[in-house]
Amino acid sequence: MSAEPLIEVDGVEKVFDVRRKAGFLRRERHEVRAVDSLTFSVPRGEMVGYIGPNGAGKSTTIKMLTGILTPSAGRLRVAGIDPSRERAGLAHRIGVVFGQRTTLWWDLPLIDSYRLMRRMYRIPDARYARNLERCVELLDMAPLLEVPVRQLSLGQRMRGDIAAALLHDPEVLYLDEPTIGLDIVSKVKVREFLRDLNAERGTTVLLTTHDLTDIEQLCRRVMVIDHGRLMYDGDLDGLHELGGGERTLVVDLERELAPIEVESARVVKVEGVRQWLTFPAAHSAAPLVAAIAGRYPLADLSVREPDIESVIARMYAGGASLTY
Ligand SMILES: Nc1ncnc2c1ncn2[C@@H]1O[C@H](COP(=O)(O)OP(=O)(O)OP(=O)(O)O)[C@@H](O)[C@H]1O
Repeated sequence: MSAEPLIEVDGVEKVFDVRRKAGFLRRERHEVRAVDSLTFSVPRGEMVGYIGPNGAGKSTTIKMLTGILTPSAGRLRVAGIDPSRERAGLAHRIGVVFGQRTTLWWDLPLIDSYRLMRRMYRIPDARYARNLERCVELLDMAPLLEVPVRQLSLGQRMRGDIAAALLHDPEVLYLDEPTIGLDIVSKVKVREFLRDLNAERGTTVLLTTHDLTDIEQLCRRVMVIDHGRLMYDGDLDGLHELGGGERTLVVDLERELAPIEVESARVVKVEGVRQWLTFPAAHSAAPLVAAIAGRYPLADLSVREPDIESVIARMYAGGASLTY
């Protein structure tokens, strides 16, 4: 993977001027700092998760990266292009999927939307045919092409939207909640497709989602934004540590015994021969297991990771600091 940054965000801010009712006739102006001192870069070929609570600034960031919004301050580049200055030029290099909205023509059969896009983006015939064939095959869309978009299920429509975003071979794909509302089978299909797209074609992906399984299954790197500021940029393991999570060691003893007493872990539950001990997520389980095995009749054990949802919830609540 090359280290060339495809997305560069340097000290970017977005301030909205909002007027609020402050009396019978009076309106008060105030500023909403939706994005604040945001700095990150994404190398070509990376698939990065971009997460944060509601109103954190995720959509505002994506809108600046597509050129829909102009930053109030700072510098943005996508494939070397300043998005708000060369929005039309950039459109040929990026693909965007908004899970909550469709870019497809509601009353037309799916294939007609694709034909219109081929014209809009001036996609050469061979490239269009190749990309369409690939999406139709990998996303199981053959039976859907003649169906009007309004008759498609949410999962079918989402697959249709993903294909639409890829017909012109974009270098970067922004995905905003691509699995929202989908059943588990559709989610698995969409995730598999995105993983292959990234691995085989090297498409750079910025993924915004509230479904943390998307992140766990697709992204090695995750960025967390809150109140417009980057709170974390790193791998998932680091996020677990930052969240101050605990792991759980589940121990089966050969017979029922009093709660195990061992340093650096504490028993939180006992059920028959089974005992649950929690210990800091950042610590290795090996010395703990050795200490228990040396003093107790151990029959079996397993280690459970904290689920990422609780890690993130703890992080949001604690206002963790920025790390790189
Ligand atoms: N056009 C606008 N005018 C005024 N305020 C806005 C505008 N767009 C966004 N905001 C405000 O900026 C902040 C960030 O919003 P944004 O939509 O980027 O958050 P988000 O992380 O995408 O949230 P969600 O997960 O709910 O979609 C919020 O306080 C929002 O109310």
